[in-house]
Parts: sequence; structure tokens; C-alpha cells
Amino acid sequence: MIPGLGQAAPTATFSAPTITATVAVHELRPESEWRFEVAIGQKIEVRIMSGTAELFGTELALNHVYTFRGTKSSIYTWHGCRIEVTGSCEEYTAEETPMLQYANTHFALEKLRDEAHQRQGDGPRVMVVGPNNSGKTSLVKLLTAYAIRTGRQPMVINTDPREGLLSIPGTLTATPFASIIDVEQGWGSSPTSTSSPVPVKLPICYYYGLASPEDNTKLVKPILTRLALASTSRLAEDQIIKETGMIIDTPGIISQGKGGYDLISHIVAEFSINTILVLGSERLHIEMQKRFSAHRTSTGESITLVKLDKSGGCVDRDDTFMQQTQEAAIKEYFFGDSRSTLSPHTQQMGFEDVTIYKIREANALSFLPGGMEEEATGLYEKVEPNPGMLHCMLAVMYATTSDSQDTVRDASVMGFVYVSEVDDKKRRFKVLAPMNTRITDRPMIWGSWPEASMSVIG
Ligand SMILES: Nc1ncnc2c1ncn2[C@@H]1O[C@H](COP(=O)(O)OP(=O)(O)OP(=O)(O)O)[C@@H](O)[C@H]1O
Repeated sequence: MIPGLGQAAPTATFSAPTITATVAVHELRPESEWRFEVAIGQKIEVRIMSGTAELFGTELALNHVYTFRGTKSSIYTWHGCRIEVTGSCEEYTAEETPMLQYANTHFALEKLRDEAHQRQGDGPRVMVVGPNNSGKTSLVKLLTAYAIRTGRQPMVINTDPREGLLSIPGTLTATPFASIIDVEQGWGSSPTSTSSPVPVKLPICYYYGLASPEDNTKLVKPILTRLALASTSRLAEDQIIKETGMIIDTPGIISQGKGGYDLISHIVAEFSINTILVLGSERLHIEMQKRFSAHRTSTGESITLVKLDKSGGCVDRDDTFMQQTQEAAIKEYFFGDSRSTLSPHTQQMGFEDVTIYKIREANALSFLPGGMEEEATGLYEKVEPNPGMLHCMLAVMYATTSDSQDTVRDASVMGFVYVSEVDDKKRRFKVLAPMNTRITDRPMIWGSWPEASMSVIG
């Protein structure tokens, strides 16, 4: 193993020994929210001393010590509570929240699920749209948590490549949620960790490999179609998931302009969306009304549009924060978290042992009439390992090296490797893999998202 690996909090050793952790007790009134931000590399511990409290819809247990690292989040109480906080963070308490609206949305969805149960049909297929940092992911989490608390099993779908859901950024996933969300981990542990107290959830995972869906619409659209097919057939296998339905998170960028609206239409069509929740934008709500008021799903249903307020707690996350979150997700994938340590394997291979496809940024090619160049050259370019790949992630696909590019694109992801060394002279390279599985007979995809990251082995 490479020395220095698996250290979760590299700043810990530098803290001055005389500083003792601060302890504060907050008394929250009913229907208020304690909002907090913990810097990356820092942690706080929170204990609910009395009353009831929840984090994005997931109930917090009394007297359990929860640890939060590098996060922006909030604890809400319907009936009032007292919380003890150890450690320092930026924090304040808010009395005004859109929680009643959000809870009512859950109850409206519950009505649809009960109806679905009675006719043994499909539950609601909900899409959440809104600009960047309008609270889409937090709302999806809350609706997921409330559904689980009601005994449901929602299929949660992430179409935002910027952030992974139980997966690496750059992937698009569908995950059936049967057990509670792990509040300390965001969504929960990644499937590579094994000893999490919360049961592991296994996402159906596809790889897009670019930061924005608008970077290559010709690649993202068929992947979304594939994701819709896979999740619809998973739904059909299981009555509880089927009647609970889907909750879909979307990238903020597609709510911000014309090209994006086409992607919204694509998701609406492919996933047969019948409920759209619009967060925090009057203009977007009007645009959605224009586009979808006369729309009918394949089974003739109309679309219900609901406008919801943005929470005052939503915070912008700057590039540094996003980058650090991304690196933390990658590190966790290979090395586990503070609760379970993983031991990744290093594999050494010759340049000629592997098949690697680099994603073309297709939208940059569209200067040729009718996209001719792209048709002639394909979505991916076959490349040899090269120094440009150093510190990048490669997606190992469930396909064979002789498969066509379209088959590789449509394949689900088997796992990821991290390129830790490239020796141009000896024509050999090294990767870090979560397991010692043979990967040379699988095609791999090299994208630009997640970005190359030194700190994974630093
Ligand atoms: N009520 C709240 N209190 C404190 N923090 C919050 C609250 N709601 C959301 N946040 C935080 O604000 C940030 C943005 O929220 P969120 O990720 O839900 O937005 P988003 O619309 O999904 O963003 P993006 O478009 O970038 O994916 C997150 O760090 C989230 O944890």
C-alpha cells in the first residue's frame, strides 16, 4: 500500500493541543431550524437531548452522537427540541422555513401512492427542477426520507453529473431506497464500504463523465434514456417501489436556459414524469407551464406543476468547496470513511493490455454541418494510456472490449480505477482499484469529470 493513505482528516495533527472543544446547547422552538456549516477538514458532534428533530426529513435519534464533517446542513424540529453541539461551526437558528409546503407536498404524493396501491398501478414520477443551489437535492432527500418513514420505497434518481448520489461524480444513477438515509454521510455510504450501520444501497449506475449535461447533449440524452429504461424495469419488478414511484434530482444548469429546457423535456418524456416541482423561480415555473400544460404522458396522464419556495438556508457552494467534496467522495470510494477502512489494490498493466475510450466534448465539434464529423468519428476516441491520465478516474464498464461504442455507452458501470502512475518509456501504468478484479478485458472510459485529483494518494 502507498504510505500515508486512508487518513481522513489531514489537518487534525496541526491543531493546538491547548484548545478544548466548545460545547453549546441550543433550545429550538417548534417549527424552527438550526442551520450549520462545518468546514472541510473540521467536524462537530451533535446530540439531541430532548424533543424531536430531523435532518432533511430523516429523524434523529435521541442521545445518539452524530458527527458531521465538511458539510452545510440543518436540523429542523416540528415540536421543539434541545440540542448539544460539540465543536465549532458557523450556525444560526431560523424560524421561517418552507417546511410546511414541503411536508404538504409529501402528503399530496402519499395520496397518489395510495391510489396507485388501490389500482395496483404506478406511483408518482416526480422531477425537481430549479436553479443552482435552490435546494433541489435537499428537497429530494426530504421527500425520500418522508416516504421511507411512511413505509415506502422510493426510487431516487440522480441526473446531475456534478455530484454523485452514493456514487462518484460524473455518474447518473437510480437507487431504490428501502432503509433510512445515513445523515452523517449525506446520502449514505458508497457501496464499496461494508461495515456501515445503515444498510448499503446499490445504485444502478451509468457513466457520463462530463461536468455539465450541456457539454455533450448527444451523449447525455441516450444515457438518460438508458437510465429511464433500467429504472422503469426495476420498478416493474417490485410492487412497493412501483407504487411509491420515482423522485428525480436534476442539474441546476438545465433550469437556466433554452438548451437546458430541451433536456428537461427529454427527462419528462423518458421517465414519463407526471409531477414537476419547481423550486424558487417564478420564471422557470411559467416556462414549465408553457411547455407542459398540454403535455400528456405515454399513458395519457397530464402533468401536475407545483411551485415551491426556496429555503432561506440554501447556501452557494464555491468551487473550492465543491472540489473538496468531490475529492472526499473519491477518497471514500477507495479508502472508506472514518467508520470502515478499505484497502484498495494497485494493479500494473502494459499500455497494450487495456482498451480506453476518451469522451469527446461533442458540442465543441458542431461547427461542421449536420454534425457530420461526430457521426464519422463516434462519441469516444480510442486512446493509449498517456501522462494526461495521471490522477484521473477511469470508469470500468460492464461490456467487452470488442463491443461497439454505443454498447459501451449504454453499459452500466462496474467500478472505477484511479490512475496513479504512467510510465511512457516502459509503456506501463498503475491504477488503484477497490478490488483485485481483472479489468483488462473490460473497456474503460476516460472523462473530464470528476477532475484529476492529486490528493487521492497525497
Ligand atoms: N435549510 C437549509 N439549511 C442549511 N443548509 C441548507 C438548507 N437547504 C439546503 N442547504 C444547503 O445548501 C446547499 C445547496 O442545496 P442543494 O444541494 O439542496 O441545492 P441544489 O439545488 O440541489 O444545488 P445544485 O443545483 O448545485 O445541485 C447544500 O450545501 C445544502 O446542504
